[in-house]
Amino acid sequence: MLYLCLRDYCQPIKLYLHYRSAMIQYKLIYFDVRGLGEVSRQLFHLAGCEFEDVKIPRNDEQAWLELKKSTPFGQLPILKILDAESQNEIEIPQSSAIGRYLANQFGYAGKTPEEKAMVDAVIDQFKDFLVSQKRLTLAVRTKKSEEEINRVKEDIVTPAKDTYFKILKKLLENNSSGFLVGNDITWADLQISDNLTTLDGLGIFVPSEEPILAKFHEKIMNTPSLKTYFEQRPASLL
Ligand SMILES: N[C@@H](CCC(=O)N[C@@H](CS)C(=O)NCC(=O)O)C(=O)O
Repeated sequence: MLYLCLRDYCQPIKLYLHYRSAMIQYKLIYFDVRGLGEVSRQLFHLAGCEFEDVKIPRNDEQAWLELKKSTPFGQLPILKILDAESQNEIEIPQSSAIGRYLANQFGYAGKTPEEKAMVDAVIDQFKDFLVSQKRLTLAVRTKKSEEEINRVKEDIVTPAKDTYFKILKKLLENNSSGFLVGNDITWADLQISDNLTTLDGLGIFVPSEEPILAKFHEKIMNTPSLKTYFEQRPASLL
């Protein structure tokens, strides 16, 4: 009886949800690099949700300065969410707020409050590491001498990396699923895997020296709903 009732209600609910999701239009605006916009792009692909992927050319300073004036916090990424029915539009700034919002919408934020807290903790750990990584990417981007780049690596990035990698390896060793938190992929896996791609390019993550992290990275890069996206996206060091 209960089944019959649920069955009668499920179809209209499904149709309504489908109709509502078609009414919601997403636009992600970031620069033409992976950087702080990439996890959100991956979340859309993982969920199979359409979105407009607006990429501002990094070298078009004029275009950016023009846009900057109208952004909520003066930086990118931002996510615009338009309800086509009511014409109501909201804008979310800050990469982690966007990632967390999309992960919650699509079911990749962790299954329980405790998992969600651990997923957030991994994201915070990544953000802590990013402070030191930024000094290296700045040195690379501003074409500092090889000597200067190596000094930044040795003095700042390597000690931070040692702590960060130790934490990640411990999480992976204690979780038989192969993911960082829980039994399924979360946006923390996407964020860390993407960061490993960057660190590989910068010579900080050497897969042959870090088998646990290399296996994890490989697993995420082979996620069926993301594989084609990874193969087709433009190459970008950062
Ligand atoms: N905490 C912010 C940082 C955003 C940020 O640093 N954005 C940079 C690009 S990665 C930016 O907009 N730079 C241009 C500017 O500041 O004018 C976030 O996570 O979204």
